[in-house]
Amino acid sequence: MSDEPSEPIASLKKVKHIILILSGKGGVGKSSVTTQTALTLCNVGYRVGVLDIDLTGPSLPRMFGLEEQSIFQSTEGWIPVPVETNGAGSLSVISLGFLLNDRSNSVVWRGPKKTAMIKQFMVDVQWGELDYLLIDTPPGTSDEHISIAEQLRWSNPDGAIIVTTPQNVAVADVKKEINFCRKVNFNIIGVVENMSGFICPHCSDCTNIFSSGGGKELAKAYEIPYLGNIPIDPMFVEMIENQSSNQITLVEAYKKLSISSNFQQIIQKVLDKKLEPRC
Ligand SMILES: Nc1ncnc2c1ncn2[C@@H]1O[C@H](COP(=O)(O)OP(=O)(O)OP(=O)(O)O)[C@@H](O)[C@H]1O
Ligand code: SF4
Repeated sequence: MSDEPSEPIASLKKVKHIILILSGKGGVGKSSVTTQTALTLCNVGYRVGVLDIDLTGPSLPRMFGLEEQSIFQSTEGWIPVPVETNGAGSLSVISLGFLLNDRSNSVVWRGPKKTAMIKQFMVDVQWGELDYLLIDTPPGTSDEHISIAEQLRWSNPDGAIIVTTPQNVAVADVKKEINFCRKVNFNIIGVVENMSGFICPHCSDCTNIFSSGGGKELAKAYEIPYLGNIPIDPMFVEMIENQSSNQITLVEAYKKLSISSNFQQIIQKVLDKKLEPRC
């Protein structure tokens, strides 16, 4: 029997928007962009779910300070792990990282096992009512991408945000990602250029340490929207690493960072598109 659904996925029927986060290359900050998208949407009051399908390198439990948490199994299915938001929207996360006994070990799975895991995430997770479901994917176009495209075929996702860095090599890889989206009929919501300059932790000045503008050029060449750029902010890394000692929630801590204003502008461009709700 085929693993592909032949109708919209039932567990997603109360999810208004589904956005995938893609990148052609590893380490360009896809999980950071997913995390910041979630925190920004949450800050505006939206109900956000985050699904991590980066099965060989699940980093979202660490990003959201949930490393010690596990998924709760109810009679209806898996309940996503909640993030404390202190009333600003809501946020919950599903990742293979929550299911591994030895969390420091990465999984080495063949395609069929990855496909089965992604299908289980699609069918078994009880997201409830969400405004946005963000799906963080592995770099490149791998088994996970093909599986999620098959699973979502009848579920009408809004599309993909593509993350790149200013360097040419990352830009070249992103072209493959754009071609993938076109092949599987994912709408491209836009490109985000991450690591675009460096914010000095002393004076908050932004210096261009690599050439910048690659993301914008790429967007122009491929006639896709450019959503904006995010500099490297060492305070972001510090916020992620020290969240257990923070007295405030991650949503509140993020709002204080200077890159959060870059991100608000990016999200505003996504919201301005007025993507048709799925339900
Ligand atoms: N704008 C930024 N400012 C500061 N640090 C950043 C920024 N973007 C990413 N980072 C840091 O760079 C590292 C890699 O980022 P991240 O894990 O998000 O990349 P990725 O593309 O998801 O990686 P992978 O290919 O492993 O999935 C992380 O330590 C993250 O905290
Ligand atoms: S950006 Fe400003 S504070 Fe930072 S290292 Fe340069 S001169 Fe010093």
